[in-house]
Formats: sequence, structure tokens, C-alpha cells
Amino acid sequence: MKITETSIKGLMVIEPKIFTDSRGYFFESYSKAKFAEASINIDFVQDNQSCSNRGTVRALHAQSAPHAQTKLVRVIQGRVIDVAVDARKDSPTFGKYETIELSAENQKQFLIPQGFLHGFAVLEDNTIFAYKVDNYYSKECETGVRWNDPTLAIDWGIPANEAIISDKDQILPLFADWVSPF
Ligand SMILES: Cc1cn([C@H]2C[C@H](O)[C@@H](COP(=O)(O)OP(=O)(O)O[C@H]3O[C@@H](C)C(=O)[C@@H](O)[C@H]3O)O2)c(=O)[nH]c1=O
Repeated sequence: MKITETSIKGLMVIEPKIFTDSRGYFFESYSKAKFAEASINIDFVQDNQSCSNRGTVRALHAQSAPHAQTKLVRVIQGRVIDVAVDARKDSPTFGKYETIELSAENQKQFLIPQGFLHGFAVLEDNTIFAYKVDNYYSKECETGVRWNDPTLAIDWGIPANEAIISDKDQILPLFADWVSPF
């Protein structure tokens, strides 16, 4: 397992060691011990899975305290552009973001600390997205920013006029009007 920090402190890319043979492949999709070797100690409590068609954008989401979440995200089937925006007010990279392509082919994972906005755009039909979180879902603590915010200007890798967005996500505030709870 290879763990690499991005240009944003605490935001990591995880590349599992994949064993391939005549039957197919095997890999450890998560190891508490291997994370601990890299001084990453997270108590994950919930696993989530969603399936989406091409053009779906689920973004940009977070939960505030006392339900802030670290997320370990990956793709089981298909392909996404995954985005993490640093929303930690005292961070030198506040408002900066990283994108990564996650796919069933590359089996990369993104480890997104508490204090980030997170979202993804789906590049293939029937994409299955899976993630672990270290705090339970709380509707009351949900917060977020509009996916197509002009200040953030995220390149989602899909034409904006083809984006499929939930009603809830369409009315999220713009980044400039949003008060980060982190
Ligand atoms: C996230 C979540 C949703 N739900 C319910 C609420 C709602 O009725 C239904 C769909 O929820 P949403 O529309 O919020 O699902 P979705 O837009 O997929 O939300 C997710 O987006 C990605 C980008 C994230 O980072 C996640 O943390 C989460 O916010 O599922 C749970 O019961 N538990 C959960 O943990």
C-alpha cells in the first residue's frame, strides 16, 4: 500500500497493492494496521455506497461538528473525478482543492480529512462509489457549497449542461457566501 500526501496537508492518495493472477485480482481495500504504520489513526464507523450514471455530480458536501467526517473514498465499478476542497479556515491552503480520477481500473483511494468539502462527478454509467466515514450521518449537520461555484471553478470533466444534480445540491450556497464551520 502506497500512501502519498497531496499538496494539501492531510489529504492523501492511497494506492493499494494489487495481486493479480489467472483468477483475477486481490487487494486489501483497507488496513487499520497499515494506516497506523503511516501514523494515520482513524476510527471508521460507517461504510457508504452509491451508484450513479454518467454526468451525475454529487457535491460539494461536508458535515459540521459534532458529526464532522473523515472520508476514505474509492470506486468499485466505473470512473469518477473526485474533488476535495480545503475548508479549514486556519489552513494556508484554505479554498484550494485537489482532484483525482478514481476508477475500478486504477483502484486509487482518496483520504479526505475532516474540514474538507467533498464531491465527485461520474464519468461512466453504473459507477459504484464506496467510502468509509469516521462519524455517523447527521442530516442536521449537513453543509455544502454549489458544485459549479465560479470562485472555485472546478473542472469536473463533464459538460456543465449535462450535469445531473440533486434538488438539494442545486440550492447550496456559493463559496463566497458560505461560512465554513471548520
Ligand atoms: C450521506 C447519507 C445519506 N443518507 C440518506 C439521506 C438521503 O435520503 C439519501 C441520499 O442522500 P444524499 O443526497 O445526501 O446523498 P449524496 O449526495 O450521495 O451524499 C454524499 O455525497 C458525497 C459527495 C459525500 O461526500 C457524502 O458524504 C455524502 O454527502 O440517503 C443516509 O441515510 N446516510 C448517509 O450517510
